[in-house]
Amino acid sequence: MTDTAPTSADAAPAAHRGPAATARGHAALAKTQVLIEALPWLSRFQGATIVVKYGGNAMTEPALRAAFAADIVFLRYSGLRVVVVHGGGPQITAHLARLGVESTFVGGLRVTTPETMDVVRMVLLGQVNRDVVGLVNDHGPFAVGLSGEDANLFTARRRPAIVDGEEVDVGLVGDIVEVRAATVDALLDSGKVPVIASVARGIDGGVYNVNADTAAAELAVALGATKLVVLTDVEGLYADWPASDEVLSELSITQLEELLPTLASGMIPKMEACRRAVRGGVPQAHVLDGRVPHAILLEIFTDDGIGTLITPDHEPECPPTIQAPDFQAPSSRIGERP
Ligand SMILES: Nc1ncnc2c1ncn2[C@@H]1O[C@H](COP(=O)(O)OP(=O)(O)O)[C@@H](O)[C@H]1O
Ligand SMILES: CC(=O)N[C@@H](CCC(=O)OP(=O)(O)O)C(=O)O
Repeated sequence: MTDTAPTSADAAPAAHRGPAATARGHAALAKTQVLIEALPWLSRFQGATIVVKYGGNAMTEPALRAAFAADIVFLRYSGLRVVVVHGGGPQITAHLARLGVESTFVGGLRVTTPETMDVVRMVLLGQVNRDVVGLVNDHGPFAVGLSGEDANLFTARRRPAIVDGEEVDVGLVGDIVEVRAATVDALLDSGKVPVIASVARGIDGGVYNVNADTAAAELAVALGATKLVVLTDVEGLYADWPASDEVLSELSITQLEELLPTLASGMIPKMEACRRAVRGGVPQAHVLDGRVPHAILLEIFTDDGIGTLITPDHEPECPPTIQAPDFQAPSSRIGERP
C-alpha cells in the first residue's frame, strides 16, 4: 500500500461506497476491536512512569530488537514516561571470549576483575547502549543514552554474591546505594526516552559492574514508577526450573520471598530486583518473555496477561490495580513532541 493522504472518498461512510467498501469496512472492524481493547489501559497508564529492563538475551534477533524499539516508541506516543535500563551479559561474555577470557558467574553475578570491568564498560556503553539508542531513534529523536556514572545517577558499594547463605567475593560488582534521578526526570519531562547502562560510580570513586535487573529496580523505586517490566529469555518464572516449565503467572511479594532461596542462576538477581521494586513501592513488577515480538505491548495494552507478575500482598480490587502516581500530570509531560 502506498503512503498517500486520505481522500474525501476514503472519509465517506462505507454504505455510500458500494458492497466492496462495506466488506472492507467489516474486515477493519476487527482492528478497531484491538484499539478499543487498549482504551482502558491507555487511560490508566497516561502519564505513568514505566521502567523497562532490556536483558542481553532478549536482544539477539534483529527483528526482535526492531520490535522492541517500536514498542518503546509506541509507549512514548501513548503518553507514558518510558525509561529503558539495559543489560548485555551475553554481549560482554562474547567480547571477553574473543579476548580469550572465560566468564564466571556466582549467584547470577559476573566475577569482575579490573580488566573485566574495562570490557563491561566498553561493551555496555560503546556497543549495547549505542545500538539501543539507534534503534529507538529510527522512529524519531527520542532516546538519550546514559551511563549510571553520568551525573552520579547510580552510586554503588562493592557487594559479595551469596551462595548457600555464604558471602563470596565477586570483585568489582556493586549494589546501588544512591540514585540521583533528577537527570532522568528532566529527560522524561522533555519527552525523551532515557536509555541507561548499568555501570555505576563507586562510593570510593571507582567504577562498578551492577546487574542490570538490580539497576532497573532501584531506578523504578527512585522514580516512583508505576511498573517495572523485565524482559528476558524465558516465559517467566518457572515453578520448578529446570524440571518443569510451568510458569507462575502471579505471585504476591510474600510468596516470592518464600521462593527466593530456592532460585538459581540469572533468576536470583531478577527476582531480587522484582522484590526490591515492589517492597520499594512499585505496584507491579513483571517478568516477560523478550523472545515474543511486541511482548510489552501485549502485556500493557491487552487483556492477555503474560509472564510472571509480582504484586504487593494486598491489592485493591477496584478501582484498577495500577494507579499512575501522576495521572493528572501537566500536559508538558504527556504527548508533547520533543
Ligand atoms: N525458576 C526459573 N525460572 C525461569 N528461569 C530460570 C529459573 N531459574 C533459573 N533460570 C534461568 O535464568 C535465566 C534468565 O536469567 P539471565 O540469563 O540472567 O537473563 P537476562 O540476560 O535476560 O538478564 C533463564 O534463561 C534460565 O536459564
Ligand atoms: C554484576 C553483573 O553480573 N553484571 C552484568 C551486567 C549486564 C547485565 O546484567 O546483563 P543482562 O541483563 O543481559 O544479564 C554482567 O556483567 O553480565
